[in-house]
Amino acid sequence: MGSTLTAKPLFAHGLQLVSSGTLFNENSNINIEQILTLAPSVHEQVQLGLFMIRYALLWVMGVLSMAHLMGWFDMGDLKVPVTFLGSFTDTFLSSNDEPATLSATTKEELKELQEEEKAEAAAFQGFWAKAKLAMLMSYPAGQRRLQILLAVQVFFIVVDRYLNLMVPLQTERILRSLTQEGESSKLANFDYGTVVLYIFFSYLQRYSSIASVLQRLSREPVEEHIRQSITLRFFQHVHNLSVQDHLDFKAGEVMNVMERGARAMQGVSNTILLRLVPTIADVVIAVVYFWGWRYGALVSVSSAFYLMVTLFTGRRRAKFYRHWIEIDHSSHERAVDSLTNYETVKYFTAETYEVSQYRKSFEKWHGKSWKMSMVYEALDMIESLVWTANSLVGCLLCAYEISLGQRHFGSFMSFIVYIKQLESPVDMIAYYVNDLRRDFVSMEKLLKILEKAPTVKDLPEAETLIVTDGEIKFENVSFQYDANKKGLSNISFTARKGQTVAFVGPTGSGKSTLLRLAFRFWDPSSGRILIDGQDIATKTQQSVRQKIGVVPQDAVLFNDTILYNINYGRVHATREEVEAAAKVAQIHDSIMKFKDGYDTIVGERGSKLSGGEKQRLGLARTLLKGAPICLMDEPSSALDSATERQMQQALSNMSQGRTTLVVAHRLSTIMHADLILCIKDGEVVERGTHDELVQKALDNGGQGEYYNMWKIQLGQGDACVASESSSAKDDTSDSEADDDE
Ligand SMILES: Nc1ncnc2c1ncn2[C@@H]1O[C@H](COP(=O)(O)OP(=O)(O)OP(=O)(O)O)[C@@H](O)[C@H]1O
Repeated sequence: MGSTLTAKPLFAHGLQLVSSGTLFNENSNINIEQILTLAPSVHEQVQLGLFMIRYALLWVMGVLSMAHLMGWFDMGDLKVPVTFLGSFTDTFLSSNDEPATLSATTKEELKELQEEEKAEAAAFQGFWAKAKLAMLMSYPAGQRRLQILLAVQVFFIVVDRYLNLMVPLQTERILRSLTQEGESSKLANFDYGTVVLYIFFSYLQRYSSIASVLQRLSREPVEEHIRQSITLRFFQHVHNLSVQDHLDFKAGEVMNVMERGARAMQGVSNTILLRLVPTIADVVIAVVYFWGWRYGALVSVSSAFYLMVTLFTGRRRAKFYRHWIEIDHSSHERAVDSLTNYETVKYFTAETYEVSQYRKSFEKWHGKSWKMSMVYEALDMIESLVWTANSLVGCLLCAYEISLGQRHFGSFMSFIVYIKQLESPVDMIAYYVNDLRRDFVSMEKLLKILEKAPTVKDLPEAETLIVTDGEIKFENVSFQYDANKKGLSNISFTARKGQTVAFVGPTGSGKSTLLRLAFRFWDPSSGRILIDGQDIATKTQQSVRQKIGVVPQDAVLFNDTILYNINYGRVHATREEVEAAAKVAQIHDSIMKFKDGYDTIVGERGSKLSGGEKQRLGLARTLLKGAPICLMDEPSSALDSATERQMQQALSNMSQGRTTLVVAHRLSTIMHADLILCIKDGEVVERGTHDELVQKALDNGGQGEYYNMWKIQLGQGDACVASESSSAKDDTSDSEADDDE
């Protein structure tokens, strides 16, 4: 039958159908007999001419776009303007030549961008190791149900390959059946089963077929598991890192790495298992089973070429996209910055200015966005051009072989159906390989943090700290945050059971650092910190921290209810215990005045509460913890005298029966401490009780660090607070200070 064919009509119709897109439409009604008998009409010849012109023009445009994107038109300083891509690519692609006027932030962003690009370029290094790791981390070990679902997915992947093979073959079978020898207007034995099977297979291939739905349903829990298990592992790891590690992170970085990393890990295993492997299998099937070496080679070579082109354009696309996102972000940040600084805006009545600035950033964004669409369109055009050329060559080859009588014409249909089927996965592979590159970069960032060991580590043989009396002893403790900065040197003191030791001194002298060392946020570079005779560096961090309550300078609260925030001190505490702690912290009455009482939401970091309320809430939280040792970094913010008195009462309630180390900003609050250490430049310059230090200075002609601070604070009006609290306990010290004035 094939020997009766002539190449010419089929060739013309093939081109026509290719050009109109009908050829690639599975459901189109192509009348093969008609194709075989008709000679090309004038109309068809005109169409063919138009088709040739259209594709010739497309090629020229494609080559021009490609040339521009690759920078072939760059001739030193002379840039040949290329119509629609001109200013956009000039702005972005020459971003390496940093103009001197770039701001520090922009330079930093550019540096980050370059580093990111380098990381992306190296993303495929160690491909197998990374892929294996992603697979291993994604495997639902020990979870039978998920393992079964994974097996179901593999089964569906095999079924998909079978369907991809059967649909084109079935098309060919129908054609063979339709064109069998028989009466001219009737077919002797037409096999209707072939049509039913074709429709059935086609149905199974559909997105909403039962097979596809089952496949997706089985995939969902596995994907969820991958994301959740990786996120949880990362979350736990980050919480186990030390304070220094947290300080080293940039704001928002951890969340970003966690979210993207978990998605990337899932993406890698999905891409490899569900996309890459199946599509390669499809190509291999085409080579081995379908048409022999000539078509196999054609499919392989054209797929590989197409892949290369889309990978190249994909990289460019990603680069443009990143730049565009940056502009988008800066516009977004501008808006957020403006809205969150609403108070400052109002102070300077700058509402109109803010709107105009935002409008400008918007206009910039719109301009870039449009140019970006142009670049995307150009890249899409290049891709579709390459694929169309591939299909054209394939169709011509197939038609030629049919014309020579080497093939049944039905194979023309099976060829185009298979090519059509392959187009989408091969197209997607290019995207997925690009995604894979990005995913590997995100995955690496996640792994880098996961590999990070905490700065402060527990010794392998570390034991639990057992507190009996709560005595704290610093023995020649020295510490530096970094080599270039003077830190603490040779600090020694003892806070016996129930005593209060206070640290005073100029800002930045290292007072808070002492508390951080006692809490094991850092370990001393030399010397020891002992609690009840046990070196805390040899005990587990958790056990040390469980025995110590901390009242920080600025109590940071969760954006939840007051109840939740106090309860955080001991999550299993009862409501009565929470209220009791609030009473001791002198905050209960204030809470009861709120409309929602304990159920009042405190806002972001406690923004809906006043400074004094926040501090006392933080105190209540620590009181509830009930630790035998207390570290207080006393609030430095100015409070009115009533709140100040409440706060002092709360603090003294807090230290009752507890060994307390307190950093004092107001000397009036620590006048009755058992020991006061005056710290200057990381060293203890004076020590003693308030009376001893004042007396020593008076004996010394009024010279003394503590005495000087005391005098200054009295002059600033703390005298009232000081004398009030002092007179309650010690008339002598009060009169001394007064005398001095
Ligand atoms: N994480 C850190 N990394 C590096 N240096 C730090 C770090 N934390 C604090 N420092 C530095 O250590 C020094 C002592 O800080 P510290 O907070 O102990 O001072 P302070 O006496 O409590 O000050 P203030 O009274 O203002 O709270 C300061 O110079 C500070 O800049």
